[in-house]
Amino acid sequence: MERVVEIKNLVKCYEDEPVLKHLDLEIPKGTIFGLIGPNGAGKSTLIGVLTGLLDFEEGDISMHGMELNADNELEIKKITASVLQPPLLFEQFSSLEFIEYICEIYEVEQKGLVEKAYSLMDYFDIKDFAKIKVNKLSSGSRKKLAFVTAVLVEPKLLLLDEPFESVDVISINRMKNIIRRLKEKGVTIIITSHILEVVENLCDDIAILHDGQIKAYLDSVSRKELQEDASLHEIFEQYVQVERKEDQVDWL
Ligand SMILES: Nc1ncnc2c1ncn2[C@@H]1O[C@H](COP(=O)(O)OP(=O)(O)OP(=O)(O)O)[C@@H](O)[C@H]1O
Repeated sequence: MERVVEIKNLVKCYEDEPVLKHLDLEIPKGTIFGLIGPNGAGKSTLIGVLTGLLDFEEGDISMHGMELNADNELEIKKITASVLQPPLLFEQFSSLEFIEYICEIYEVEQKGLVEKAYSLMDYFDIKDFAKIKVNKLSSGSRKKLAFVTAVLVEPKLLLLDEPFESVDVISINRMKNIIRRLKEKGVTIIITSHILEVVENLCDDIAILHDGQIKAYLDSVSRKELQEDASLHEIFEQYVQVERKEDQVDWL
């Protein structure tokens, strides 16, 4: 199967402290891939490295068949979109100006763009904020604006770091709907989330990141086998070796 992302031996440090520790990961093209792990595992760091916003110390990363390096970075960025946590927005722009600006950078076809933008903003109930400055938006609306923009640039790879955080249940369902439609069009989507029910029901393959390494890779076959006996919650707890700490709060 064709891989859209191939990571070998990735080491990423903050101030000499390794956060991603010789991480290996391959993500198949055209799938919805879920990256889960406890707080501080390194999920956002990995997404940051794949966006090209964070550098790394060691390892090889190939995206869309190109090595992620200074020569290919621009070409890779042109076909990769992201929603970061927190979303990266331009605060002084209105929502529509932000969309138009990002689409211009990605060289999106101008014809029909505003109509598409309004239709997606309407779908996510943020149309009324089209002319409102980004810095006035609630955290859920900011997330939805970032998502709408990422969809409009028509990427081949969509990186979504906690896309559902702060978003209401109606819009989460609509985001899931759009993500499934993008997959049908051949887009690969990488999602980090702490909402295991959503990951379980939306993603094809799931990887568990803990302590800077991929502890488990669950593809459709292994998921079927493992999940006959255990829920994703139980599998997660097993791989991240959750300590029982209930005794500590017995005083309460
Ligand atoms: N800019 C930074 N400087 C120093 N350390 C950082 C920086 N960003 C993240 N870290 C540390 O790197 C580790 C991984 O953080 P990261 O945000 O990637 O984890 P995460 O899995 O996304 O966590 P969460 O689920 O809480 O969002 C944490 O220990 C964090 O404190």
